[in-house]
Amino acid sequence: VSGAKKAKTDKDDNNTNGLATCRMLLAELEAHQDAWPFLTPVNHKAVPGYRKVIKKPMDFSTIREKLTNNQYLNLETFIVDVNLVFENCERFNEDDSEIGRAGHRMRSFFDKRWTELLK
Ligand SMILES: Cn1cc(C(=O)NCCCNC(=O)c2ccc(F)cc2)ccc1=O
Repeated sequence: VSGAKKAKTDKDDNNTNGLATCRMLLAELEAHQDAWPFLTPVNHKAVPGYRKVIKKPMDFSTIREKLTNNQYLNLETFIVDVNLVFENCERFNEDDSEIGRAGHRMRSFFDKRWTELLK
């Protein structure tokens, strides 16, 4: 029957909601040589002021956990969390610092990759 809505299932479109793209992008972020500051949550006991300044901490291992627990609705909600990692980094670190520079390099890598994948 024309117009009958086919139920969307994973087998039809294996990238339903872009989650396969999220998995691919996260794997590339985790493997990047400049990922080291972002692989684990910032230890606020070891980093003075972090807990006060950064209201919504985020890191790649937390994103990995959320992806595994199916907490991302789609690519957009995933990109919001990845960008939060970079926004926190820019807020807390001088641009001209090891971690600040790593954050800028990771952000431009991510921007390039997801725009390539979405084309
Ligand atoms: C994003 N951010 C990170 C830090 C920070 O000090 N982060 C810990 C760095 C130490 N962690 C490592 O060196 C490491 C971790 C995992 C790994 F597989 C290899 C190395 C401080 C401020 C900030 O804004």
